[in-house]
Amino acid sequence: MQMPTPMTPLKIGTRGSPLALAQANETRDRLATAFDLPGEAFTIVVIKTTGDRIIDRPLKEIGGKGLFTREIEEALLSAEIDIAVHSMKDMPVEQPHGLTLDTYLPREDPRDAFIALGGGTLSALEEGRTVGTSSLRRKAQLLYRRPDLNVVEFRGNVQTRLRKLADNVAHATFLAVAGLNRLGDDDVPRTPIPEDEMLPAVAQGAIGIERRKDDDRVAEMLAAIHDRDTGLRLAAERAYLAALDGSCETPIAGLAELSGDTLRLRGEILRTDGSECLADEISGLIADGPNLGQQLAARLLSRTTEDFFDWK
Ligand SMILES: NCc1[nH]cc(CCC(=O)O)c1CC(=O)O
Repeated sequence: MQMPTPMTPLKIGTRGSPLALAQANETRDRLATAFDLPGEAFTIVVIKTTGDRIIDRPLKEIGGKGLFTREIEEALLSAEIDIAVHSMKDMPVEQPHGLTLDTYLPREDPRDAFIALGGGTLSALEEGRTVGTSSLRRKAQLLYRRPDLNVVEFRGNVQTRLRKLADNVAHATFLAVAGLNRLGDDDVPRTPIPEDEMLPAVAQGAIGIERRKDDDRVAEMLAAIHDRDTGLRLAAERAYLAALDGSCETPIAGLAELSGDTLRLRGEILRTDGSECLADEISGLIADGPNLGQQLAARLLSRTTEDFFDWK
């Protein structure tokens, strides 16, 4: 295998947000350790995506799949970069022709966290409070369980959100525990929410690495840092998502867990306004993960009425 050297560094593409950079650095460090390479054997290339450029409008208005990935995938295809590091939660289930996404780093805590300046928990949140989120899934889950809450649109990074809380725009907000952990934001007051109270997004907490399909050198390198368990869990979760034809911005939740040789997959689909939630789970052999994902999706879909996915 031909190793990257300080003369021909491996180019790692990423978005420029603090979380994206932390994920790219983790990938570089794992590769450097696996192959005993110096830091100079890698270059981190920051790429601005449409989603980064448009910051003043709700995500659902801009719409479209690949909002945070298109420009990065173009850079991969044109060989400006050699690998791209992504939050798997934001990745469409299919990749453009010529690219493949089958390397995963060990998954972080997949749960959502309740964030309020004074601490506290979601279940103890007083009636009628205002909470901020830009995620359709979290909004639907909140309104389903707590119709008394007032949900307002909340975008931006961790610091922006904390400032909004300080300015009393909302009493609480929600962020993935994984992101906070990876950022090392230990002083952000957060309480993890149990999965049965708020089931996470498919692939939440997992980092995936995309590459050109025909790049054998990179394929071999990535194989050394792939986490098998994360791959097996995501295979089930993403098959479930694919069968539901969803993306990050639809009210779909799903989480696979492994125990012995068994995989347990929980799933939930909701009406956008939180008026209905269909939930189910399935267990089976780990190797049948993708099949279990399809079965769970089919079961949930069979319970929907025609207007279930309509916007309200
Ligand atoms: N959609 C934005 C996004 N994509 C990945 C993460 C967090 C980390 C992860 O799930 O890996 C976040 C922010 C959040 O939901 O708090």
